[in-house]
Amino acid sequence: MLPKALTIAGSDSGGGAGIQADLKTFQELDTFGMSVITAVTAQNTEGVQGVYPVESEGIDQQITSVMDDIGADAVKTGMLFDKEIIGIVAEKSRYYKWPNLVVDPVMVSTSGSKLLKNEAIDALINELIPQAAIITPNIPEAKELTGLTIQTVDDRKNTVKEMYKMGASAVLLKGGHEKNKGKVVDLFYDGRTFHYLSVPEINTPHTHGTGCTYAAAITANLAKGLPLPEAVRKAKMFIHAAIMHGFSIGKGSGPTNHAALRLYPDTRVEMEVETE
Ligand SMILES: Nc1ncnc2c1ncn2[C@@H]1O[C@H](COP(=O)(O)OP(=O)(O)O)[C@@H](O)[C@H]1O
Ligand SMILES: Cc1ncc(COP(=O)(O)OP(=O)(O)O)c(N)n1
Repeated sequence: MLPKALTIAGSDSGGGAGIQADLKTFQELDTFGMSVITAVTAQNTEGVQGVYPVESEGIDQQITSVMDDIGADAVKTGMLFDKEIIGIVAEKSRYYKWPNLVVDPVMVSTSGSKLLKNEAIDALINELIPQAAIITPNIPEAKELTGLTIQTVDDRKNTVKEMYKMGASAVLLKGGHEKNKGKVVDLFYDGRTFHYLSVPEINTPHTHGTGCTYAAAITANLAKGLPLPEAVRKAKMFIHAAIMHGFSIGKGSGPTNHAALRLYPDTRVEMEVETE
C-alpha cells in the first residue's frame, strides 16, 4: 500500500503552485495524494487574478471525509487565507493528532498577491505552528513571524531559534529570497543542530511554486517514514532538480518541473550540507 499524504491548501488554476504542485509532488514521490481545498485562486504564470475562499463548513467537511475514512501518514498546510480557516485546521490537527504536520506559512505569492490576511498571523503562531513537525518559512515570512531583521548568518540563526520557540519540532528557513555569491542556503534547525543546505543558484525566472513543491516533498518523505533531517535533505534534492528543469509556459514565471528526477535521472545536484 502507498503511504498517504494530505495537502490542505489553495488551488492554483495555472498548475504550478498550491494543491496542484502538492499532488504532482506526492505522485512523483510514490505517495497517495489527497486534498482539502481552502480557497480557489484564479492564477497563472503572470500572477493571481482572483481569490475565492471556500466556506468554513466545506473545509471542515473535506477534512472529516478524508480522515474518517482514509487517514493520512503526513499532512501539509499551504495557503490558509484567514484565521477562521486556521482555527478549523488547528482543531482538526488536535483531534486527529497528526504526527507529521508540515506547515508552510504561505503569506504572499512571489507575484505579490496576499494569500493570508494580516490579522491571521497570530492564529498561525498560536494555534497551528505549535502542532507542527516542521515549519518552512521563506525569508519574508520569517520576518513577519518574528519581527526580526535577517541580513547576516547570525540573524538567520537567531530567527530560526525564535521560530523554534513557537513550538514546532523543527524549522526550515528557505534562502531563495536572499541569494549570496551564487549560492542559495537553506537553514534547518531541530532545537539542537543547525544544518546548512547550500546549492549553486540557478539562473532562471521559472520558480513558480518552489515553496509548495519543497514542502510537499518533505511531507511525502515523512509519510514514507523517513526521519526529519533525511526527509528535508531528499526534498531539497527534489526541488533543486525541479528548478534546474523548470520550464517556460505562459508569459510569466513558469513552474518547476515536478517530474525532473524521473525524466532526467542523471541530474546531478551539487549540494553541500554543513552542521554546527
Ligand atoms: N534561483 C534558485 N536557485 C536555486 N535554488 C533556489 C532558487 N530559488 C529558490 N531556490 C530554492 O527553492 C526553495 C524555495 O525557496 P524560496 O524562494 O526561499 O521559498 P518560496 O518559494 O516559498 O518563496 C528553497 O530551497 C530555495 O533554496
Ligand atoms: C494557491 C497558492 N498557494 C501557494 C502559493 C505560493 O507558492 P510558492 O511556492 O510559495 O511561491 P510562488 O509560486 O508564489 O513563487 C501560490 N502562488 N498559490
